[in-house]
Amino acid sequence: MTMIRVAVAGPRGRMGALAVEAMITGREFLLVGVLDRKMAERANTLGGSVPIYTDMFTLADEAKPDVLVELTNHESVYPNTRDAILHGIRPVVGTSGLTEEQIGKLGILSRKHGVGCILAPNFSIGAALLMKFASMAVSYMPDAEIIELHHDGKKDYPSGTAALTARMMEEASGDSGAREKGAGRGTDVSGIPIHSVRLPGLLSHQEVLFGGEGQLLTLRHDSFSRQSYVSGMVLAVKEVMNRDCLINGLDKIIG
Ligand SMILES: NC(=O)C1=CN([C@@H]2O[C@H](COP(=O)(O)OP(=O)(O)OC[C@H]3O[C@@H](n4cnc5c(N)ncnc54)[C@H](OP(=O)(O)O)[C@@H]3O)[C@@H](O)[C@H]2O)C=CC1
Ligand SMILES: O=C(O)C1=N[C@H](C(=O)O)C[C@H](O)C1
Repeated sequence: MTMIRVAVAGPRGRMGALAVEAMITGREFLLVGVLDRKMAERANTLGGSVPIYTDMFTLADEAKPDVLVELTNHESVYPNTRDAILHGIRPVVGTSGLTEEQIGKLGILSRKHGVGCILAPNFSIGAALLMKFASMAVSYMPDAEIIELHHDGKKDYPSGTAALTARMMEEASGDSGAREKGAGRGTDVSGIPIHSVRLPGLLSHQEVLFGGEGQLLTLRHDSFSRQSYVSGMVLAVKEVMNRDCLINGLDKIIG
């Protein structure tokens, strides 16, 4: 069996640590390095068993990963993903916060270099299904708003999951005009207001509410544990090896 050579960016983080563990324990994967910008704190992270790099050039040159699992933050994700593609490394991006413009640029770069790239702001199957169901519902009930609720350690808003849900809903309905009523409340993505809650005790939760004459449809997904992300992440790392362009959303690879 040919093993997939994987590197993880952001290995000290909540998600990065989970990715490191999944890539070490997965029989199909070989963790060949991690990308960490703080050398001083690295030794305790991986017990010195996996090489730690502070720049993409050296990582690419020495560790030669096939795939980079990107789990940093909204500021680092674009340069890391772009540089990975430029080095011929296929990114699997779990990090949220990429702008539409950045996603467009990455799509062009990915296609130009024939380097697959999967953006999955949420690796859980339940969230992917929620996005699909929301895209189906919006054609029938166009008045919709999103509430995303997360732990208080989450730095960015709106969540990547909520932003992708809104974009997929707009794509499915082909019209954001009907939703102008929501303007000024929450963060507007594709004409859909997104309300962001950050509180201790929460992990990751999302509701999409559709209002109609005398009725309300609520679609809700809850992640109660970060384990909910592992199988989707593993799937994306395998799947990106078969791709030569950018895929935006786990829902596009689960069939
Ligand atoms: N796709 C999914 O299913 C999920 C996605 N996420 C997303 O993943 C991202 C990470 O979340 P989480 O793990 O909770 O966040 P954390 O803050 O726990 O971890 C982020 C880590 O990235 C590091 N980091 C930042 N910039 C760089 C860089 N340039 N190079 C290397 N490391 C860097 C930070 O270290 P430092 O700043 O100290 O250098 C920190 O250790 C977020 O965008 C979150 O929204 C979260 C959960 C699920
Ligand atoms: O920061 C988090 O925790 C999460 N971030 C992702 C997002 O922004 O959607 C995925 C999940 O919601 C957890």
